[in-house]
Amino acid sequence: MRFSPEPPHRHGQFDHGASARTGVLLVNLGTPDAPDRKAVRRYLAEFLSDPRVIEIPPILWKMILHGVILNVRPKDSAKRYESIWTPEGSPLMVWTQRQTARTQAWLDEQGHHIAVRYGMRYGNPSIASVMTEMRAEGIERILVVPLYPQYAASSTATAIDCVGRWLAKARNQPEVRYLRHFHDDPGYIEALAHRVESFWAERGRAKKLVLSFHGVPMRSLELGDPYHCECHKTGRLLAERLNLTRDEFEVTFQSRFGAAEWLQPYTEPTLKDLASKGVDSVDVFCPGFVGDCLETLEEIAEEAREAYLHAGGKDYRYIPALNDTDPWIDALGKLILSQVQGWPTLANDRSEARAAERAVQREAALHVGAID
Ligand SMILES: C=CC1=C(C)c2cc3[nH]c(cc4nc(cc5[nH]c(cc1n2)c(C)c5CCC(=O)O)C(CCC(=O)O)=C4C)c(C)c3C=C
Ligand SMILES: [Fe+2]
Ligand SMILES: [Fe+2]
Repeated sequence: MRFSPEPPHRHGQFDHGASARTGVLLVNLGTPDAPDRKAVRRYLAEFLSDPRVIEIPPILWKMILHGVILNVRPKDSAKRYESIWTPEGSPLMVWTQRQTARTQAWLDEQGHHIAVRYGMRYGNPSIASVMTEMRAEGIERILVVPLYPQYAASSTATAIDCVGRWLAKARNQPEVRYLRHFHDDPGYIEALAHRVESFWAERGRAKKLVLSFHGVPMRSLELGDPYHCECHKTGRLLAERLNLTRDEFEVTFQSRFGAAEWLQPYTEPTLKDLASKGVDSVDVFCPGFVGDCLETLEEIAEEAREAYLHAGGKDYRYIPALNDTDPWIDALGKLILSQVQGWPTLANDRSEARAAERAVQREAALHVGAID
């Protein structure tokens, strides 16, 4: 069938009027189902087959991916995942689930009827499966929130593409909005500052604050991806909020993949350089990751620490990501409310909605047999 089957028709449930429900779909990258070679291979095969992530001629890349990378990388990556896996699962999954539950509770407390769900771009639960479930629950207005503060084609755009592909198959499309980025949102910057300040209040301050963002290929900047500028803007706003002078912080880029040049300066060489110049204590924070994951817990909190200490540094402190801290949940809740404006979500909107629903049902009773 060309279009996906629709949920069973009920008069009034899908009238796109005031009775339709509103939902938020938080989207994250996704993570393997288990920290083993097989699951990591399956995850990497999906991730690295995405043309938004690897922009080289597809036939050439398919040969490299299936001939080399998927034979070598899954084993190494599985070891790295194993070192950060928790009894509840992959940290990226655990934090996304907690953020979803806490955002739901925050919106409920404010009296808004908004269903909060999460989906993953790669792996499970897929964006498509969650969109289908949301429709089946009668959710007809969906705000999509990629959990990436800074817009990048390889993270944000690919998530939106995926929503678009689901929509292209739907007969009765829900109303969809999406949040493009929130790199300079005051609530997000405040949540970051709060995280750094509470760490400093407990542990004191190092000589330098290194703000490490996930990298992307340099070519994407040259081709017009705004990611680089958005990372720098986040860094500047956070530093201003913390009253730091220009020499008290650095913005760096981590997680380089492949041989091409990525955004510079790279995190690990910068840390080694700082150590060799006598900057013997550093605080390292990753503002671009709203939840801790492989790239923060293993690459930054472990690997980069070793490199820094090996190069002569003395005190290396990793500041955890926003995770489910109160100021971040507050910021996320407010971002959601600002984006759903005009959609009925309050209790009195709902009673109006219920009245509208009853009217539709009365109307439906008049033409029973015409549709059902
Ligand atoms: C901040 C958002 C991210 C951007 C932009 C991004 C670009 C990007 N990533 C790769 C390759 C890999 N990234 C991997 C892990 C990973 N990446 C992000 C976020 C962004 N990536 C996160 C949150 C994670 C962690 C996932 C987890 O399970 O915890 C990996 C997988 C691990 C590994 O084998 O190293 C790869 C590969 C590219 C090529 C790219 C831009 C072109
Ligand atoms: Fe990545
Ligand atoms: Fe820039």
